[in-house]
Amino acid sequence: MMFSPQDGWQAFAAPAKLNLFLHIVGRRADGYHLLQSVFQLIDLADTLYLRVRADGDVVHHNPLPDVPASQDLIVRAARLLQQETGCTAGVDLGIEKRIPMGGGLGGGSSDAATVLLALNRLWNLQLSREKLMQIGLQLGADVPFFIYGQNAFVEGIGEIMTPLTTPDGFFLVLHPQVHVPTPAIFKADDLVRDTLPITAQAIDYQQTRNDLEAVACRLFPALLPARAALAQHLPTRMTGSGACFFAFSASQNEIARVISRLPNGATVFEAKSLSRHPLYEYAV
Ligand SMILES: C[C@@](CO)(OP(=O)(O)O)[C@H](O)COP(=O)(O)OP(=O)(O)OC[C@H]1O[C@@H](n2ccc(N)nc2=O)[C@H](O)[C@@H]1O
Ligand SMILES: Nc1ncnc2c1ncn2[C@@H]1O[C@H](COP(=O)(O)OP(=O)(O)O)[C@@H](O)[C@H]1O
Repeated sequence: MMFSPQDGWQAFAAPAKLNLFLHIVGRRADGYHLLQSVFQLIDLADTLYLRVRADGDVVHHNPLPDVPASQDLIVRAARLLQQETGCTAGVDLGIEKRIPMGGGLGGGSSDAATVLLALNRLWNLQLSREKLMQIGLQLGADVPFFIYGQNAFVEGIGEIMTPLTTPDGFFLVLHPQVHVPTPAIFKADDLVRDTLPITAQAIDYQQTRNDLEAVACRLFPALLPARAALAQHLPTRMTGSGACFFAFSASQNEIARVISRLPNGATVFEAKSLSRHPLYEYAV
């Protein structure tokens, strides 16, 4: 093990999210889209390794192949937290990546949120959840949700939360190995931007959808066979701006059965719903 406790490393989970639905209800003056979505935490997770340094440096020990250390959200999260608090301690960082990148699963945002939550404790900053969420929003629209730490009806660009109980169960997540760039989806002329707002108290999931899905499938038709393979077995939806699709079942056996029937070579994950972020208690 590269980051062992004997060497002073501590491990922290960074869970993925699914957007059970995602409606675009408007646009801000700066062009960012206003959304309404239910964000669901799942137990598919990256592992972050942290070790406090006295010299103030932030050092990434195993940068991802396609993300330079200085751009990695975990490094940016640690540096931003130093700036915001004047903290003079530093940190060694390592990562074991399991959440597919650019999949609409919020992996990078969750990694950043876990670093903020863990350092709040390791650097003894005593920051409130609200303050950590404000800092997190500077790193990405999905970061505040992970710091909020419970399943939620999310509005604005991702900063307004209403807690929500969602059914416990199992998700099949299918990664179609197609790269879907988020900006292209939000720029598309045919994106529906005027879905009628709903309220957290009256969600009928049958009446919801992911407004980004039709655009993603039109721009990247290679998504369609993956979607169809899963939709043959269970109701299927895209998460975030793609590329992953997911299906839900209360029965783990049913998810296992569907996985066994998907075409060979498909990249699939089975995940369980989480009701709380594993680091929920780390904000004050
Ligand atoms: C749509 C969601 C739902 O979770 O997708 P995923 O990233 O998880 O797939 C997020 O809100 C994605 O937010 P975020 O992760 O910050 O998006 P980025 O990749 O930084 O955004 C790329 C570009 O998309 C556009 N964009 C993004 C978010 C938003 N609410 N409105 C936008 O118009 C902006 O032009 C932005 O410059
Ligand atoms: N720690 C990180 N993990 C994943 N992606 C990161 C990380 N830091 C920066 N990124 C960048 O953020 C992009 C989006 O990542 P990710 O959060 O995995 O997807 P999504 O926003 O679709 O849920 C990646 O393509 C990568 O360039």
